[in-house]
Amino acid sequence: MELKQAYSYCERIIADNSKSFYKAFSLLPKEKRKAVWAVYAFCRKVDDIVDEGSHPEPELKAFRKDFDEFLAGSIQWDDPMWLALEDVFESYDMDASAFYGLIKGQEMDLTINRYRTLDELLDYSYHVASTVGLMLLPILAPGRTALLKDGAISLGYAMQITNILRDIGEDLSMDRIYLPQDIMRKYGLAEEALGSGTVSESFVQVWEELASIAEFHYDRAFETINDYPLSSRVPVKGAALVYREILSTIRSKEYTVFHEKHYVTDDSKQSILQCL
Ligand SMILES: CC(C)=CCC/C(C)=C/CC/C(C)=C/COP(=O)(O)OP(=O)(O)O
Repeated sequence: MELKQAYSYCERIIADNSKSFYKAFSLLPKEKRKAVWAVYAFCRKVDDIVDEGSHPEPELKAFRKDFDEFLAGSIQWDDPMWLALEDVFESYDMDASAFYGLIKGQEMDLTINRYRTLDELLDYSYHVASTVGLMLLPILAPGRTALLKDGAISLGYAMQITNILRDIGEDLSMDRIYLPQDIMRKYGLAEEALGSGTVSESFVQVWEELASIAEFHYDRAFETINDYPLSSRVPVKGAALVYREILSTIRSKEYTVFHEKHYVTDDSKQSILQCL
């Protein structure tokens, strides 16, 4: 298979799975855009093993082994994603530990379905989302990764918390509660009450407390935006603003996250990206 086809395969994966990220990162120069598609395809595969795999534990173990072999240059790949990723690793100073971190995060998701404290939730968010920022940094800002690391970690926290606040109902149906128990206790929200799917005052208080933590981390990430090379600033800021907009969309829908999944409309995405 040709490299060009391998990248097109990765492009399909991001285009089919995340319209927001596809749109925002399409503003990057061609070479960087393609590299982001390959990293996204890697992340999607790990995520799908956990969400859709019939035997997620052994499948995740096998995937980690594939990645070991990929790094050693000995993988017998049957998935074009590896070909594109090989080109990315040859072109950029990629951080393999971030890729292993994401695999660890998905392993955590298989064993943990409740979070006692905010710190536990942030640790999980680091592994499943901040690592993605750390994978992308060498592509988005070569040579500036040390300077941008904390902002990228914050953006991962912010996006993951946003994702959690959007998917509360879907997660509950899989017996997963990511809202930290200490914050639920602070506002008197019992697990049974959450499970009843009622948008109560205490539910809104818990939701807003987590939203303000996400907003704090979006702001920290925005503070670093001028340290990115010019060509990456608009795409990174655009991705962050579009994702943050999910919070406003949910507020405008009166926090009805139990039976619906709220998306930012194409028009809003367009107007956010146009203003940048
Ligand atoms: C420096 C930098 C760019 C940092 C950002 C890192 C980043 C993109 C993290 C991903 C976070 C996240 C919750 C993704 C959901 O993806 P999904 O495909 O499930 O999304 P969706 O279903 O919400 O569209």
